[in-house]
Amino acid sequence: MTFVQFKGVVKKYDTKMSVNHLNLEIAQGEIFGLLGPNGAGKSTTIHLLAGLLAADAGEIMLDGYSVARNPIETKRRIGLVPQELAIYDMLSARENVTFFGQLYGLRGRLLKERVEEALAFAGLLDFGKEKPGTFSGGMKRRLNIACAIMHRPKLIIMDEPTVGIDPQSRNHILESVRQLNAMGSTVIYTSHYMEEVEAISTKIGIMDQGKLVAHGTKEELIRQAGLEERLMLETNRLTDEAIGEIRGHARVTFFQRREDSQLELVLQESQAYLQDILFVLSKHDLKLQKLTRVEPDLESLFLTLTGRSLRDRD
Ligand SMILES: Nc1ncnc2c1ncn2[C@@H]1O[C@H](COP(=O)(O)OP(=O)(O)OP(=O)(O)O)[C@@H](O)[C@H]1O
Repeated sequence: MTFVQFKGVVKKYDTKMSVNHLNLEIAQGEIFGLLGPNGAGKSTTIHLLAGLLAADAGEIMLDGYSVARNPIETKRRIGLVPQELAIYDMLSARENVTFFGQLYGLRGRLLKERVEEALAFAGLLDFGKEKPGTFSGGMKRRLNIACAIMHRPKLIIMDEPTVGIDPQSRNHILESVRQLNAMGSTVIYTSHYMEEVEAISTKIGIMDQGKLVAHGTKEELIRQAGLEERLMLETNRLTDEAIGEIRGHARVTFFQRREDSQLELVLQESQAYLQDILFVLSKHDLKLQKLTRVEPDLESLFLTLTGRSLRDRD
């Protein structure tokens, strides 16, 4: 079932299109990773969905409601974990979560239960009385998450939740995303870290310059782009004759000399034809020192789709 739908959505700042006729569908129950370099339009997209910005054109639907026409219904369904921390330093961790619960209309015993549940979920139960000013960056972010999820929203949106935090908190946050999803929430997660998106997403959307340039599971995306496994061969040395023979092999569709004694190849049906390459090496008295298979990843996909690296501006 389609849970989130963007139909021809446009958002401009002056003349610049931050979101450029975006069409996107997300099914209920997904962990949807929205991946793209800095400035691709990810934050603008999720701010539009959360109703924090108004679109210049197009329509956004959430759970059958229009974000523009039914803002109360749509906002109730969303827990937004923004990129900038939205917590109050003068309140304790517990008071912060309570405050957000009150904003969502929770009262009395239910409010108390949900506050404790959210603190426990964020691994902050022992720090409930403390003010976030003393917290590490990772703890502050976990508190931010506790505040956003305490009303058990159907849709949780996290904007770059792991930027600049320690590995332990990072793992905690990634594990929280999985748990929240297992408990029934659909999750939209923006990041420019492809490893993270690969690791936790059930579906991935790749954004560039305000547009969705690809959409699917990791495997679908890699297949669509026609990306293939590469072989890295490291030898003790190389000769021009050997290079000529390898490059000229009928099944070698990509060839690059990496360093003096390193070759990168795409070899079709490599199981059957690798022996030909090894034979060329031994014929020229060259020794193979290392052979690595490199699986295609989202980084190579992004490069293929846009001609640029995801990490250009990291
Ligand atoms: N308030 C604003 N005023 C003017 N331009 C803006 C504003 N907010 C965003 N933009 C521009 O819109 C484009 C998309 O920005 P956005 O923040 O959505 O990208 P992003 O993919 O989330 O990147 P980041 O990870 O850096 O936040 C960028 O070129 C940005 O400079």
